[in-house]
Amino acid sequence: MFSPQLFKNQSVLITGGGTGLGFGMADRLASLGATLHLCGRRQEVIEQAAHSLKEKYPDTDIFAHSLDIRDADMVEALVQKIWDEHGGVDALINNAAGNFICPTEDLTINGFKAITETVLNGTFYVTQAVGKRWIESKRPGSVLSIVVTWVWTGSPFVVPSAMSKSAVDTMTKSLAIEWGRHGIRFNAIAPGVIPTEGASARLRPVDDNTENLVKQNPMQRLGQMNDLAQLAAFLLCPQNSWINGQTIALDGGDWLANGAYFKQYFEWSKEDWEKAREVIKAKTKGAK
Ligand SMILES: CCCCCCC/C=C/C(=O)SCCNC(=O)CCNC(=O)[C@H](O)C(C)(C)COP(=O)(O)OP(=O)(O)OC[C@H]1O[C@@H](n2cnc3c(N)ncnc32)[C@H](O)[C@@H]1OP(=O)(O)O
Ligand SMILES: NC(=O)C1=CN([C@@H]2O[C@H](COP(=O)(O)OP(=O)(O)OC[C@H]3O[C@@H](n4cnc5c(N)ncnc54)[C@H](OP(=O)(O)O)[C@@H]3O)[C@@H](O)[C@H]2O)C=CC1
Repeated sequence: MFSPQLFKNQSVLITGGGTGLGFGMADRLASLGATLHLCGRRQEVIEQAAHSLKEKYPDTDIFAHSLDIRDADMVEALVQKIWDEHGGVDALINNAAGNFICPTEDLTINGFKAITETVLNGTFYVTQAVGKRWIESKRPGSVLSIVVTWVWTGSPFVVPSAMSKSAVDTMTKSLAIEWGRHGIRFNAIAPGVIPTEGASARLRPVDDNTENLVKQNPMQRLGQMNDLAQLAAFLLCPQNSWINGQTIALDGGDWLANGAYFKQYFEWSKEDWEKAREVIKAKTKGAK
């Protein structure tokens, strides 16, 4: 579908690029010759991800950076370093996120902030830090944000994520208009379920519900890494410079057919939620 060196001389910053979907997109872009900057909070995870891609694609430059996108000063310092030491980037993928299922009435303020400060604030900090440098240097750029189909449906039990992803969707449309004149494009992909360890542990902690999800999907399957990686490469490649301000659903038509996810959790008792909370926290701790 793509020529093998499509991204040669293109450099891409991927937040949360060390795991799951971020890593899947990194792999695809590296296979097409892109230079990559991967970032995430866990130094060893991000370094291991960069190392494994470097082994697979020895001719490609891949850099790992430890970064908490919730810290605006840290974001500014890292983006400056990438500009000083590597000449900046041509594209940004806003992929990093935090999430967990929880009845909204039981969320603590810290729980709310853990999600919104990552998905909403963090995405803005990185986008602004990169975008203002593109504008200053009159360099074109492309931003791809990973949202989710609940920007259209809303979603029970993940309200801070749903609110924040809608904000990122709105940022995509707004900056597509405001920064288009600088040659900067904004698009987003809204996937449905694509199984990853990070999402499954926090959103489907006790039963992965795969059978039902497959059965209900118009295409009778779940999303796969390659579905996302291919669309990401398509939207980012400079040849598609006329696509701006779009959010594309990538779910086999699931949300059209079925609407919001997580309706099965209406059946849960207090005890079920307590158990889920324990499982999620244990899995999150195990990953740290
Ligand atoms: C089935 C269909 C799905 C399709 C759509 C899927 C869409 C996917 C969206 C996604 O975003 S998936 C990405 C999932 N990946 C991650 O979340 C990775 C990063 N996540 C984390 O690091 C943690 O999970 C975190 C909690 C988000 C942040 O970690 P941090 O170390 O900053 O926070 P903590 O100090 O551990 O906790 C902060 C605060 O949050 C409360 N909390 C944590 N877990 C729960 C829970 N399960 N239930 C209720 N509250 C929780 C925790 O108690 C803290 O609050 P306080 O106790 O201090 O008040
Ligand atoms: N999997 C799915 O079904 C779907 C996922 N999505 C979206 O896809 C994206 C990737 O999710 P997925 O791969 O499933 O899950 P992961 O948990 O694997 O990915 C989340 C990534 O974000 C990083 N991250 C989290 N918080 C921060 C932070 N404060 N600063 C920097 N990096 C951070 C994590 O690394 P670290 O912990 O080391 O910081 C991790 O690499 C998310 O935006 C998610 O909302 C959308 C729809 C469906």
